[in-house]
Amino acid sequence: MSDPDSPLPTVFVSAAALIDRDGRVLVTKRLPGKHLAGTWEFPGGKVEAGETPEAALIRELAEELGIDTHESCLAPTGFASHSYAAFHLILLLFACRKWTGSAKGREGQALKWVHTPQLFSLDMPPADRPLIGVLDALI
Ligand SMILES: Nc1nc2c([nH]c(=O)n2[C@@H]2O[C@H](COP(=O)(O)OP(=O)(O)OP(=O)(O)O)[C@@H](O)[C@H]2O)c(=O)[nH]1
Repeated sequence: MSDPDSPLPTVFVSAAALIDRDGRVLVTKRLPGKHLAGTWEFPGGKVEAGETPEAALIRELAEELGIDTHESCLAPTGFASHSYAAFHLILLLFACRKWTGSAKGREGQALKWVHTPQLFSLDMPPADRPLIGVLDALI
């Protein structure tokens, strides 16, 4: 239970469902030592002060995967709202079918492309679970 006198901070995270020509989605494995290490997530990260969610996502995709995309290629797809022990997460998911470059784990993280039904059996962060059905219906 959270303490009503010290509410959890809200953290905004933008993430991408990168969709390839075969309708597969990219998931990346969280590195050891991080919150939820070992789970498969959608690439992305925290929206910093003064940043739009789209700008944050474009920055994170370049940093983490070495790919470039544009705001016009990011389609808002859904969001998740989930309390972890230390913060409340608002996860903004964008679908993206157009980018340049070839995705690589620039921070050493594993990557894999999966068809959406496979997402249901992957170990993903709890916040992501409601978004899997949304993606499955979209693709
Ligand atoms: N990128 C991403 N983060 C997610 C997903 N689901 C989910 O719960 N998260 C959580 O949202 C936060 C993402 O922030 P981040 O990727 O910038 O976090 P991080 O732990 O690398 O932190 P740091 O960049 O401050 O070192 C993490 O706590 C992560 O566990 C997801 O699908 N994608």
